[in-house]
Amino acid sequence: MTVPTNRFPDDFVWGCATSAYQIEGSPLADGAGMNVWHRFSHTRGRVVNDENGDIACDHYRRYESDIELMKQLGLQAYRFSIAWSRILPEGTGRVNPAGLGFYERLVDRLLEKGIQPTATLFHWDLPVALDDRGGWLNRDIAGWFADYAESVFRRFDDRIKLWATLNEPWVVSDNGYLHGTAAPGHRSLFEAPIATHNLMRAHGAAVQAYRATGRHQIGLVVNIEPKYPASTSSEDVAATRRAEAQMNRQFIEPAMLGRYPEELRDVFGEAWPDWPASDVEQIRQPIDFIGLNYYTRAVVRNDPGAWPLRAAPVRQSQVAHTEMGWEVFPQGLTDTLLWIKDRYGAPPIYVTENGAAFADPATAAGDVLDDPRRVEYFRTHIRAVHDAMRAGVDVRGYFAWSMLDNFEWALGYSKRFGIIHVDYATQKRTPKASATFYSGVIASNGAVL
Ligand SMILES: N#[N+]C[C@@H]1[C@@H](O)[C@H](O)[C@@H](O)[C@@H]2O[C@H]12
Repeated sequence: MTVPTNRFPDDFVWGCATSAYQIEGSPLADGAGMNVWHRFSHTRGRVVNDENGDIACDHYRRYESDIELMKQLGLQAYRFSIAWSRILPEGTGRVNPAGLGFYERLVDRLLEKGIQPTATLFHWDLPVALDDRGGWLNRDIAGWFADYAESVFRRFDDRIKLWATLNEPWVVSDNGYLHGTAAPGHRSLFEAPIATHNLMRAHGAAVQAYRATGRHQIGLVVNIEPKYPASTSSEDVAATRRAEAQMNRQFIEPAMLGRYPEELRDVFGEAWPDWPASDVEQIRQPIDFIGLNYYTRAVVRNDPGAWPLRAAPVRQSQVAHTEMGWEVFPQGLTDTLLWIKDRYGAPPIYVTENGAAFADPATAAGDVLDDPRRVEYFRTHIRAVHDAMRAGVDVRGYFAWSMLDNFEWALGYSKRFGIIHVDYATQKRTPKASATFYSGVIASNGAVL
């Protein structure tokens, strides 16, 4: 009997992912400007238990020991984000040397330990100074973002070889401007499309800036949640297309094809402008890869009362779900990787985030009971990546979300995604069983699956 080999290509990259505001702490240290998530989380009622990122995982001060843990895990790469307001406290203009200095120390330490640094320029933590000037609603932000990008490209492109402009712009537009559940906390049908468009214009401007000075690779990280109709009824199928366009194609489509999905006018109505063709052409800058963040799928039904999509998820009973209430559905990762390949011209893809939240209580003895479902989540989803690769998808790497338990945005510290447990009272790190499992996957290049 031939054992199906799960081995990945020799140059396949295994890593973990985090983001600045979720793990660093010290958000205002050493001259950093305030970011919108600091202001949002310090606004009562916005975050579970009114928690915030003032300390988080204290990574700003503990990065050296955290990198030691990465080394012990055998990580080959580490995906982090750069906090815009550490580099440019006012968002534009004056550069903060101490902010650059922190990332310099982080990058150099990673390289010393043989771990590839891969950086995301924007992971939701917009400088407040720019939010106060309109933020993603101000067309000037494309230039502001390009200037910020240039300042870090110049400093780090000799050591960082994989860049991403934006992380999950859908979350910023949908949660931050449409529904108000994320910073900056707006709830407007008219603002969300403007934020979408300026996010993508900023992406295009940063890619153009990179092409002028950069020597390596730059891409866009999108969250894609494949949508499956709850029935074959025309209403459910139409609702599924609306939901799929609004989450899964609103950002990748202009970036890769130079057009917005036509369903967005059906979703936003008169709130969806006729964007100038020149804008969309500027957004469509050739990129070197797509970063895919995958967690789950959605089964969708028509729901006329669900604003503004007129679509609602249908919970799949009798199957496993994570602490987020997300169905465990590894087939959706294979389907999504094949969908990107077939629809967008087979671009190189990195799975830039994949992981699961489970409770993982610490015992009185100080052990951590890693829910065995997290190991199974990683096992089945990494196999799903391999299935897609066997079907011809050009996947270059996989980054587990997340290296550490961390600040889960509006859910505060109530959800644990880490393969390393963090005791927030003591900042003690404890590798979970899933860390041991993932370390074995890396060491065997997937053969242990
Ligand atoms: N929720 N959830 C977990 C995870 C979030 O913590 C990341 O910051 C996002 O990039 C993406 O939403 C995924």
